[in-house]
Amino acid sequence: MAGLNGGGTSVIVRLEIHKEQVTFGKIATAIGDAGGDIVAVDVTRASKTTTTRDITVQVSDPDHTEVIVKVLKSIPGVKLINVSDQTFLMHLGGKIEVTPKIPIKNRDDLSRVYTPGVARVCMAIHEDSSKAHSLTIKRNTVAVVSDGTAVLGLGNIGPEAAMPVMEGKAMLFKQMAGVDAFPICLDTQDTEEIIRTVKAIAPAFGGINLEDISSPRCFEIEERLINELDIPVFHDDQHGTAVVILAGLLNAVKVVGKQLESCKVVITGIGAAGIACTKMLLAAGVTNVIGVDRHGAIVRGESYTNSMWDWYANNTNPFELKGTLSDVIADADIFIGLSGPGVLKVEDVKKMATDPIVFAMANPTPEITPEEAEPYVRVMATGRSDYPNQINNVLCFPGIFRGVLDCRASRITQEMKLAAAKAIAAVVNEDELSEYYIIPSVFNHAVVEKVREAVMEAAFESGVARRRSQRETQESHHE
Ligand SMILES: NC(=O)C1=CN([C@@H]2O[C@H](COP(=O)(O)OP(=O)(O)OC[C@H]3O[C@@H](n4cnc5c(N)ncnc54)[C@H](O)[C@@H]3O)[C@@H](O)[C@H]2O)C=CC1
Ligand SMILES: CC(=O)C(=O)O
Ligand SMILES: [Mg+2]
Repeated sequence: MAGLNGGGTSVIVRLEIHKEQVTFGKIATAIGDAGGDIVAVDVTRASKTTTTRDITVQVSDPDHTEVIVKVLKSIPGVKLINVSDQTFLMHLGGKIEVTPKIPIKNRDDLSRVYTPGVARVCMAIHEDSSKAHSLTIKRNTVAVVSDGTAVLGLGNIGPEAAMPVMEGKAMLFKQMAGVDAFPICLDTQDTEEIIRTVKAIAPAFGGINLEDISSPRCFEIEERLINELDIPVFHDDQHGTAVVILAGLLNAVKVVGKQLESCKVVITGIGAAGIACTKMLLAAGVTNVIGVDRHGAIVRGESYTNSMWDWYANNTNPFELKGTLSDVIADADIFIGLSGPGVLKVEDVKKMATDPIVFAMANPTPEITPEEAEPYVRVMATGRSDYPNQINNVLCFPGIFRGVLDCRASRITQEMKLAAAKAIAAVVNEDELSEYYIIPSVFNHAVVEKVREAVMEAAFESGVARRRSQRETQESHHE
């Protein structure tokens, strides 16, 4: 299993070396003494007094890189120009681009894709705006909108810093489900301005994926947009996460031989994901859910500044447990972490009921590491790609949006989310189920197709679908 920093990797350090002050041999020795393994050296520039070299060094983790950088900076005659590891290199210039579907080879093509030919298409849409679905990118595009306020578990890091996550989601949308997604990071944290802006850009899109917008603002933003737009709006940290958690739990309880409805569930982090996950569990018939945030368990009778917590207090914690996570976790069958690093202690896990299920989902660092928890838990899951049982909303959002785009759903109902959860869980056969395999791999191609089918079926039953399927839409694209 990889460590928390993600296994061995290589970094490229670009150094300007003053020939009269230091030799390359001395630098190589310093890197070696710091535990780095030089695997390649390129001279990228040379002058009479200096050479610039890119040195590729095998390191064990990002902390190890820091050690080597410190050593290099301390050598007289060495100027550190840049450090890039494989992760940073994959981000150079961004991760996605726009590619035309048809080439413009001559003036004839030009006059069709652009003016004057395009004008007829514009007027067709002007006369019947529903034609935007068949004659523009709208039918296959999703806006991934963030304000950068709750990026992974990193907090309010701003719109520019949120972009790599949103670009990553756009890649996943395309690779997993063929959906063209655009990362849109807004330089405002004002609820009304976000709503106004998303509504203003909506004409180009068939769906809106809200992402990493902190609670409680995310609830009003989503609700208003759902009601004011005629395309599906889905805050993935709420519902995508809840769908995948439910899928994982449906299978985890089979492994431990318990009934989900009768389990005691403790959730930490009663924000966007924690509240949606709770609602999903209540909809699935679970009654004993206890939510814990920074101040302790949320309980009836307390007054909260967060209006969602008033709702939470009145709809959860039936035995009115008070106190810290350590106080309320005794005899819990299931722990779900949607808060931050290191919140759950080994001592807390030891207090849980027999065969505990622990989903420590905070990214990038979970509430407890599998290494710490595993001796005491029966089923362990995290949100990360480098451990078994990855409970991550990437198992949901590509398929759910593929489904709603294909049946042109106006919204995503609770029935559609439940159907998606059951579809994900069902990808793992009964005879494949085990402690280490409660949820299909993100790379299992069956997931998107199964979720798409289930979501479309539920969309028709919920009365929100406006097309039988994308294929039929394609066949009748002049409608
Ligand atoms: N694995 C997955 O697919 C997903 C994981 N997450 C993770 O869940 C976490 C929360 O995300 P959101 O709900 O979007 O953020 P949010 O900002 O809406 O909510 C976070 C909540 O956790 C609480 N919290 C933070 N530290 C805490 C602590 N030490 N003890 C108790 N409560 C604490 C905050 O007060 C807040 O109420 C993040 O770490 C995120 O990476 C979120 C979505 C999907
Ligand atoms: C996975 C995800 O959406 C998050 O951690 O915020
Ligand atoms: Mg997120």
